[in-house]
Amino acid sequence: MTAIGIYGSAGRMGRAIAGAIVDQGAVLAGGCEAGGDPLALARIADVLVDFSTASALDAHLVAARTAGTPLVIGTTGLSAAQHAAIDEVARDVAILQTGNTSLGVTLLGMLVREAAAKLGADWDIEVVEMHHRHKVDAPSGTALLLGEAAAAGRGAPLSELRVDGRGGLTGARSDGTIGLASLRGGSVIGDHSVIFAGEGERIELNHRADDRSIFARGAVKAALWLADRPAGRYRMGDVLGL
Ligand SMILES: NC(=O)C1=CN([C@@H]2O[C@H](COP(=O)(O)OP(=O)(O)OC[C@H]3O[C@@H](n4cnc5c(N)ncnc54)[C@H](OP(=O)(O)O)[C@@H]3O)[C@@H](O)[C@H]2O)C=CC1
Ligand SMILES: O=C(O)C1=N[C@H](C(=O)O)C[C@H](O)C1
Repeated sequence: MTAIGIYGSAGRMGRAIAGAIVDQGAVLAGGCEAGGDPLALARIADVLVDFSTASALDAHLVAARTAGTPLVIGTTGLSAAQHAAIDEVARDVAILQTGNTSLGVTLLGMLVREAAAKLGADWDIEVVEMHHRHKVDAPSGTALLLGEAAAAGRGAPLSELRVDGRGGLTGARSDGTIGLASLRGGSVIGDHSVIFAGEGERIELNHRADDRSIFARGAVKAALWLADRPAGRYRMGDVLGL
């Protein structure tokens, strides 16, 4: 049986993943929190999942590479430098990084890409997300994933098109941009909408998470899939065959 190690094991997602590991016929190799030994966990696990915090990721990448243990990264709020570090470590070990491990969001990303490509640049695109009051990063990893999908449909990187959280005298909307807006409150697990606004009509593609189990199941599925893959950087679409 595959032994899965969890970075961030005592958190909301860490606890949900521990339950999903048992449900999906794997075993828990162990967990690691702040102050723990990431390398010791990496050495005893067949595969690792990271749902901790962005500032912890660098040490987890080093541990995964040193031990040669594949790593699923679900933690969000990553910097450009951290994405570059993931590319670098993925030369030596299998890594899957995604802002959302659910089947629904993985499929939604594909639909958004196709809609953005088909509708053309005269349709304005806005991504809106809402999460619980404890979330520490914005926009959410999922909003970025969906924004990247929309940008890819338009044949450009998101970094060239994104406009974050408008305020004040913004002037009129610039053609071809992709807006990102974040709301925080209460216990919302994760709501995402991608709005395509044209002249006289509007399309909205939505995803609502009712329960963290959708992320936990996806994370374990990704871990089991990744455990014996060769080095490289993978996506949820690879796992789900989408
Ligand atoms: N990709 C996906 O599908 C999903 C991604 N996420 C992302 O997962 C991450 C965790 O979310 P959530 O579980 O809600 O957050 P929590 O704050 O509940 O859990 C994070 C856990 O990581 C711990 N932690 C902090 N520093 C370290 C460290 N150096 N090493 C190991 N563990 C550490 C925290 O401990 P302490 O509390 O003591 O700081 C906490 O127990 C977030 O980035 C979130 O956006 C969430 C849901 C789905
Ligand atoms: O922090 C969360 O809770 C979530 N984070 C992920 C994100 O940033 O998109 C995924 C999910 O929406 C829940």
